[in-house]
Amino acid sequence: MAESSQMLKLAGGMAVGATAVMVASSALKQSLRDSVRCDASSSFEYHLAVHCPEITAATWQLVKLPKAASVVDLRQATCAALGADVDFSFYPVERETVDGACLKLGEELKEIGCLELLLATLPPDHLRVIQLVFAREVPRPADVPSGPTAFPICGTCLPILGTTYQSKGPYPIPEYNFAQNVFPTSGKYPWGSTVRSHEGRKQSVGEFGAAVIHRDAQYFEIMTADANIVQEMISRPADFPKLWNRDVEVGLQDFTANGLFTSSEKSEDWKTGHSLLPRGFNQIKVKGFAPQILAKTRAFVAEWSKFEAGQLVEGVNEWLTAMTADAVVSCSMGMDMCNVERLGLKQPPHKFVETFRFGLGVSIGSITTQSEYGLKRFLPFFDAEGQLQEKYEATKKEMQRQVEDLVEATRRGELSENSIIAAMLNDSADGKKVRFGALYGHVVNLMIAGHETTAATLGFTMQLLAEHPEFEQRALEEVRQVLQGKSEPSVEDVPKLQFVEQCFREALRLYSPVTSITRDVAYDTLLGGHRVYQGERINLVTRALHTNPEYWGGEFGDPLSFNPDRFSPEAVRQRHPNAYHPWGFATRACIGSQFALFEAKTFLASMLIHFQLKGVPGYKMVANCEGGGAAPSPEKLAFHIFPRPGGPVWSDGTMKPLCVSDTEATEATEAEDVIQDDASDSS
Ligand code: HEM
Repeated sequence: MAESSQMLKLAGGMAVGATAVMVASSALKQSLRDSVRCDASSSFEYHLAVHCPEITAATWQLVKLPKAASVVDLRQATCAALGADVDFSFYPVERETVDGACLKLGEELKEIGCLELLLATLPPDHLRVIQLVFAREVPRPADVPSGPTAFPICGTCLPILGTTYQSKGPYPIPEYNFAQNVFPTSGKYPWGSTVRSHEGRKQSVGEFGAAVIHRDAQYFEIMTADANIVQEMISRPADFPKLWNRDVEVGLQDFTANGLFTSSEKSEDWKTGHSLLPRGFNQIKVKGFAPQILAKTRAFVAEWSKFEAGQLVEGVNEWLTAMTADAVVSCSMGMDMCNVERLGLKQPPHKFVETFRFGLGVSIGSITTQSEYGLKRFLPFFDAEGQLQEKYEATKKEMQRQVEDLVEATRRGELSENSIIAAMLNDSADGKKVRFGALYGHVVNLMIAGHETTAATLGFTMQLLAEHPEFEQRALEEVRQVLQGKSEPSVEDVPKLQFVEQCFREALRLYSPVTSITRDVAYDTLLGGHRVYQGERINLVTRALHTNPEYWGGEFGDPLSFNPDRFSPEAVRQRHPNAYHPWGFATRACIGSQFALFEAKTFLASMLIHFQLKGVPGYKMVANCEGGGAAPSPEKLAFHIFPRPGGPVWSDGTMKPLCVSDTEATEATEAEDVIQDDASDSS
């Protein structure tokens, strides 16, 4: 009997239990009739054509039953015919539609005897054939449970009050507060590990064309701390793409354009960029960047070696972002900006960084008329908004000009050929090249994604090690053992720094610079057994996932405590594979993770061996986006710096400049020359 039935897709792809509609062709019905006629002498009273849409391999089968049979007998005969031992509900196919193809299901069959009634209503040639389909009774899936409800005000609930408070609390970062309020590390989550939360305002949802967006999508986000939800999103990428379609994202694109990080995966620019750029950051390529990374680390150590022993070094974040910006631009764009050296000389950063920071600041809203003009903004005839906008437009143009200069210099062979810009100019994937107009977006995106993130995590790691001397000592011992008397790691040494990496990963767990990783619902469907609606946003709160007691408690104690042993290979093996996602996941995962790890380990090893950093007494580390940065970093980070006893720069308690070898001395002089040149350019 040929299979010609099919479950119609309902409600955006879900077949919903008893409301199933069967499509059965007239050929099928004819063959059922024929088979019954052939069997006319049978002593059986009922000939039932059965089919289970849930068993995809099952075709229509004929089941014969005596008149005295019960539903239990029917079930057994059906299981035997379909070769499946499952509990079914039975629905007689009740009637055809006008075109004769669609058959609707009748009331669920509770006893065989009620078939008599059905037989009586059927035309004579159907007398001995009853078609049955089975559908399991699936309870209608519920929506994702709501998080904490709104504060009741005079018997009403005002969503605006009822929702933003979930993100309020002791931390300056809303996601940290959300994690603490909704996914507390002590005990069971009061509303479950995935909740629907009101955003506090309407967010228009783009990119779905004429489709009808569920009203919830504009007001609610699904917040999760559940590794199984992440697992499901990874396994169904087409259902949960990353779209860049909210007001604030579209606003940001005004400056960042369609770069890899800030674009929708439906865009052609993302697709081409995605097939080309990650190649430039794979493990092998990253090793090729080792000389540049080491040069920037060396410059940093050299600058810090100029401090007096015990001196308080303030503005550590600024130092770290200078170093990481230099490293990522040097490796991906072939230009050394010498920001570390500039900082040492107390000079402003390279103009590329200044332009970038201002443009990004305005587009993410951290630079405003208030921060720019203070009280002056209230002066009559002083058009603060207009002034800021004008400055921003000029900055955008300047940024575009600088990127164009970099591209042209690369084209002329004046900058490194081993750069991402060179790869974007020369390489193609599936015959496609990066569109010329998209180069700008990719370059700016590498800056956004590639320097503050690493700098912030380095700052957290350094402070956490200063607070935990036992782990600092273990990291130092490892570095000494791996380096074997050298003062900086070679490219072969870096992978051996296992414990140093564990320290960095642990800091990244507690203080992920990307505080939420989002995906969008492509159409109404189920996630984790709950209904989610087209256009709705799923928001993985990294802080909450990374401190979920289900994955991070146990032998390591409080999930909020710093313990790099959580990342021993043994501990990692035993943990849920999706309990840790600081780099994002699936196709939208970070392309620079290997780069960041290599850079972080090189830097931390060099710092550990040269210096002992002591935290400022009474300092309480707080993550904040101070200075308008996009990634949370440790607020007002400062250290008292000492030469590491027994380390390479130790000399009677006073630090000596590190420029000891000829190469280093030459590099330092070259850097000063570059800074001088730039200074005369801009004057
Ligand atoms: C500690 C350092 C870093 C962290 C924690 C980090 C984290 C992340 C995360 C979570 C995402 C995914 C965001 C999302 O799904 O919405 C991402 C994407 C990305 N990262 Fe990183 N990142 C780091 C360093 C870097 C570096 C050094 C580079 C470049 C050299 C880089 C380049 C990118 C790019 C281009 C994307 C976008 C990928 C895409 O969407 O196709 N990141 N990063």
